[in-house]
Amino acid sequence: MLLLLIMEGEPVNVNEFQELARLALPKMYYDYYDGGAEDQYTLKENVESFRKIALRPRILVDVSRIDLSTIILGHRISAPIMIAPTAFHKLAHPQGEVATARAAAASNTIMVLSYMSTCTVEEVASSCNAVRFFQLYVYKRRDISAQLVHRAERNGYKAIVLTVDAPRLGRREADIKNKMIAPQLNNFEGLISTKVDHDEGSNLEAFAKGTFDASFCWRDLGWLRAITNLPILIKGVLTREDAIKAMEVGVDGIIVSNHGARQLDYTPATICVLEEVVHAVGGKVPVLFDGGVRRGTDVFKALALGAQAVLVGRPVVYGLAAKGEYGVKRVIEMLKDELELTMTLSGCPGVKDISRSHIKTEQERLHSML
Ligand SMILES: Cc1cc2nc3c(=O)[nH]c(=O)nc-3n(C[C@H](O)[C@H](O)[C@H](O)COP(=O)(O)O)c2cc1C
Ligand SMILES: CCCCCCC(=O)C(=O)O
Repeated sequence: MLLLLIMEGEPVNVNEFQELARLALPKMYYDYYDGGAEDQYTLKENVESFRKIALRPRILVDVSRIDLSTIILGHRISAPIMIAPTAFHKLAHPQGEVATARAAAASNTIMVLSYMSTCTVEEVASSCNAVRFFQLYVYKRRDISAQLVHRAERNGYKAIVLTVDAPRLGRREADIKNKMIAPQLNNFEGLISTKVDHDEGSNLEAFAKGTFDASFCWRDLGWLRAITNLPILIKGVLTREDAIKAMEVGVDGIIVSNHGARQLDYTPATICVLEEVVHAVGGKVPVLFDGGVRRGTDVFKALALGAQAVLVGRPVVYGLAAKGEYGVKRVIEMLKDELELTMTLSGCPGVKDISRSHIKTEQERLHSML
């Protein structure tokens, strides 16, 4: 297979980075990045559901200039494609999140740094001038989470992304078989250790069970609001009911996400619930989206369904594992190039021109056959 890839040259789409990453990484780490929860039904659906949405291109529009740029929470970025928070980048590449952040800066996009990063908040901040958001898990030790929020704010992170779909870690069976262990998380040095007293199954799951605050609920958003002046986005919304609640507690943005299908299996593909959430939010705050984005056409479809931007998880990690900073840059570039072509061929010179009428969902296709 390696020979085949060398003969075939550089990857031509982001999916091809996955095989390169598989070859580059120890099995335990590749499985951790790749895996979803339980039967991995939702993992497949996240990707497959995009394929069932058809494009409805418009013709004879002046597409001699295409502008991919957009503004997210006041920050202009080169395209509506951001980097999702993913843990443990040093397991993929020795430079870890610093390499990813530099690629984000070079691509002029936003990186969301995971709470579970292997480089510190400060290292990432000082390595480049990318616009950075900070993703937060709330620990039972609230003081530790508060410290991290303060460090992010002091170091120029522009928003807090509160992940709300992980009161416990999902059941990832490859990690259980591999007895996956968390690396040292330098952000928590002297505060908490990732070593857990547990020699069965996934140590990640045991660590999260002992550390994450499963009691955190809507009323606790007030705690977060009280300790930071940064905008707060909530990541992990899948229903209109929760979108409405999020509006009520006054979040500044919503990320439609099922955590890359790593938490609760048999949740719907995120692209299938995006529009429900967008309608509930009614334009009051930005709605971002992640899950299964592998093509520029996927970005286009998510935008047509009302997302302001998408975030990309696994392809970024695969790019990092395969080729470091350059690999991450290529992943973002490839998606941007494909989006530009999709917009050109669909008659959309700017992201604001992408509308609901540029796509047809499977449901609409079936309905029109009746
Ligand atoms: C290896 C890996 C680690 C992740 N770590 C985090 C994390 O630390 N915090 C978080 O909020 N989401 C995390 N996620 C979820 C991503 O932010 C994102 O929701 C998901 O990857 C999007 O799906 P995609 O991988 O199909 O693009 C992780 C996902 C993966 C694949
Ligand atoms: C060490 C505790 C769990 C890390 C969780 C990272 C994550 O969100 C993931 O999906 O994996």
